[in-house]
Amino acid sequence: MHSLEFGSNLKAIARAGAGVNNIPVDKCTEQGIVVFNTPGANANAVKELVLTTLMASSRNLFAGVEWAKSLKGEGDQVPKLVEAGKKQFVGKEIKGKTLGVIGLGAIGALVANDALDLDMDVIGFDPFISVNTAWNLSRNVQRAMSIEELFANSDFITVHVPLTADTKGMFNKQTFSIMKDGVHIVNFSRDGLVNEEDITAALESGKVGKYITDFPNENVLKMKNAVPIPHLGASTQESEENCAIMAARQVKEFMETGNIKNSVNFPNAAIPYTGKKRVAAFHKNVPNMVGQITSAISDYELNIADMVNRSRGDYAYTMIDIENKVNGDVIPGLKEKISQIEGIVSIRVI
Ligand SMILES: NC(=O)c1ccc[n+]([C@@H]2O[C@H](COP(=O)([O-])OP(=O)(O)OC[C@H]3O[C@@H](n4cnc5c(N)ncnc54)[C@H](O)[C@@H]3O)[C@@H](O)[C@H]2O)c1
Ligand SMILES: O=C(O)CC[C@@H](O)C(=O)O
Repeated sequence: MHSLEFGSNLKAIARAGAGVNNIPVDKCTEQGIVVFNTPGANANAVKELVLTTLMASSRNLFAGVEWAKSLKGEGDQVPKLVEAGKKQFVGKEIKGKTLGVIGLGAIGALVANDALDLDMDVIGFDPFISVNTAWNLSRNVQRAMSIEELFANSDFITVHVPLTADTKGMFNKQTFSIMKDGVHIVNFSRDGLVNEEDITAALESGKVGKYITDFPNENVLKMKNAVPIPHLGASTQESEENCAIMAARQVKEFMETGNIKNSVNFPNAAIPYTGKKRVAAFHKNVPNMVGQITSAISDYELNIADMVNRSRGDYAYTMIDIENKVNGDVIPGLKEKISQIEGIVSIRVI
């Protein structure tokens, strides 16, 4: 959506998924457009494919299947050729190996917990872990004190962080040099986390044994020992349905009541909706905004029944329920008055 111009009536965008790097979030914030995602709704789907591909590639399954298919036409010789040729695909078991999980959010925590059940040792790194996820994480997941510690000790590394300015290119020449020889890297997060030129060289030299990625492009397809998956991480019926329902519910709730849940740019804020008129204002997070909005409301001799004010970084969101029955005629004037307050980005009266 980065190349789109947004109309002035656009109120919200919902991403039926986790990553929002395809949405110009900062531009939306400046224009008062709420961006939602659906945290966790596709996490199980991704977890299942991470573990599937981790095991399958450790056993050279993808290459083995391709090779087996190439024997088509060999007639009675196929079983013999299979027995003679299978040694080229001898793999490694994951049991007893160390899996490093970078990012212990919705997906990373599920992967970490289930990898323990597959008898792997699991080491995790997430300096911003949420309390909710921490509660869900098995205490047997070892905590790496630095990402370097995780890199140095993992036989397999799987990454589950958003693509941001901080995480872009986190897999590069320098970080590969810390890793064990032959490490397998699993990337179901975003292509930009990995420096392509550096991983091409690391695969070529054998420093990285396998690169499993959900984000193939022309370069990836040319890389030695890359396993390109066609962005299938979240592609299950269950996940698509979960995401769609969650996205639709969040937008509906916001449009009908102003309440916000799971926004990536607005603060979460909710008060029970009683059907009373509600002023919902998105504004700069500066002093006296609430005072000016309430003063505008009292200029219309309207009484306040309930209110909430939440901030997030440079912006804040205020919802105010009005006690009196509000005559529809006053709404345009009230909206105009509030929108003239310096620092107001968007205003609705619902
Ligand atoms: N391949 C797919 O189809 C697919 C599907 C869903 C999500 N994703 C990608 O996976 C990412 C993770 O999804 P999720 O649902 O687990 O998100 P999430 O928000 O639940 O978890 C992300 C975690 O990364 C952590 N984190 C952020 N920066 C970090 C850093 N520098 N080092 C370590 N940890 C860091 C956060 O604290 C958080 O716990 C998404 O942002 C998206 O890009 C891909
Ligand atoms: O839309 C999809 O199929 C994938 C979504 C996924 O990449 C996400 O970030 O949630």
